[in-house]
Amino acid sequence: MDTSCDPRQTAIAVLIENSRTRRPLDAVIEQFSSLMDTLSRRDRSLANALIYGTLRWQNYLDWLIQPFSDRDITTLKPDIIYIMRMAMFQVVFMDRIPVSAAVNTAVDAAKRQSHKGTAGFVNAVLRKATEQYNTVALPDQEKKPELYLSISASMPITLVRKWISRFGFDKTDLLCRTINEIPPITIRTNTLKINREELIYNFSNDVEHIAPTSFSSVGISFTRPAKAIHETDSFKSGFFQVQDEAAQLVTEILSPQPGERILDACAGLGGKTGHTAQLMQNRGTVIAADTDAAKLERLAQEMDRLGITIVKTCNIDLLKALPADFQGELFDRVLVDAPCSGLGVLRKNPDSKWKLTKKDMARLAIRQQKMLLSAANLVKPSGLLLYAVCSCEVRENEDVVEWFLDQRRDFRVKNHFPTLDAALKNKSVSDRGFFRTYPDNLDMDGFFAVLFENFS
Ligand SMILES: C[S@@+](CC[C@H](N)C(=O)[O-])C[C@H]1O[C@@H](n2cnc3c(N)ncnc32)[C@H](O)[C@@H]1O
Repeated sequence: MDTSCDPRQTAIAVLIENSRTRRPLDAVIEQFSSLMDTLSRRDRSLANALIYGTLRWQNYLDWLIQPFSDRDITTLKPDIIYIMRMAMFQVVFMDRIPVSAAVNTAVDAAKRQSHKGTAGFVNAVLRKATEQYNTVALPDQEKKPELYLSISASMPITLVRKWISRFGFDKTDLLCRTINEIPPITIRTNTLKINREELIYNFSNDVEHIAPTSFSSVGISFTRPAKAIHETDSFKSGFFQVQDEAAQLVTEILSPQPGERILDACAGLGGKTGHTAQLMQNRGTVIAADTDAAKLERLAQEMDRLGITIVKTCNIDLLKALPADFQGELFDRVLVDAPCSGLGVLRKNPDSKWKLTKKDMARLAIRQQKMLLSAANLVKPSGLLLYAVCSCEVRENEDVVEWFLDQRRDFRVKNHFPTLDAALKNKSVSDRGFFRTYPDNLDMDGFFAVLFENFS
């Protein structure tokens, strides 16, 4: 598809590719980064708004389109259904876009993707749907509360069902609606180079709604940056990393100390690695490990940008025999920021809710248990092990913890959070010492973390 310099065509191309792959949305957008970079700032933000909005509101959009189609629209080819959803999203949610522009772009895209007949079908359905969608009633909230929320808040019904039985209708309603809001951008000040006040001052003319985060002492949030943040001087100078407040709090709970030997066992691109080294004042050793060698290469460049010198990368698979240098000295603290469903970060990755299957959840939970067990072997006597996931699902939280405690009787939960603000502790730490955040009550990502102590 020729998408050159057209934000709508670019958005459609991303949505179509996203529907074909199980990779997360941010990876798909990165695949299209050279195309995105050809767009003006305004067009790039339009393309992003279309991609994220269409994926956030997918169920609701389908509900509005379906009455005007004689075919079950979910059986259409993914490229056609995404073309239609995106047109509908523009009409329902973006008042600056004329209906004719939204429909014409969709029909043109359908012509390019498919044959003439399909474009005719898209044209006929969208013309009626965009004119009459206001007449489509939502499911009855009293009689069918699960279906009502699944449509009105655009969530898979299986998730809504699970959350209503766990939290009740009102919290589920609020949670779903918060998840559909566009989150602010949150960054973490690199205190090795600058303090938070100075960094806020650096940004203040180029962003909107800038404020220090409520609970992390080094976080800053803002909206609508004047340019892509990786193009700012502050970014190039290594003054911050982009990181949600909840993720910042996880490293604060680990509380790494200067001079220690720390393992970040699932380091990824190094969000928590950078924070760990920062809290250690760049003194001691951090081993940043991951199965993905390409991520570790980027992590090493990221540490250079931040001026961090104590991080060594190591390409390992926690589920296999570890290399010889892991057999020697054990670690003071080990962080397992395990791969998970990502259901706590749906504000940023709305596609995950549509991609995740029951089988995935079961597979992930087993992997999390095994990774935690393997990491426990690397913790010194009296050392600490932190398990974290960006998901608040019991299957990936309590169930993993209970299983682990049963396997390793020499570990116990350390229910002690000296680094956390008292008000936050009240809202986020359970009696058993489980830390959990939700977007609806704290305006941050959903995260779960437990600190274990090796008392052997
Ligand atoms: C949630 S992400 C980590 C995010 C990172 N800690 C951060 O703060 O930016 C989980 C990471 O675990 C890695 N991973 C998956 N399976 C692994 C395994 N068996 N051993 C080590 N790392 C693994 C993935 O490549 C991924 O980068």
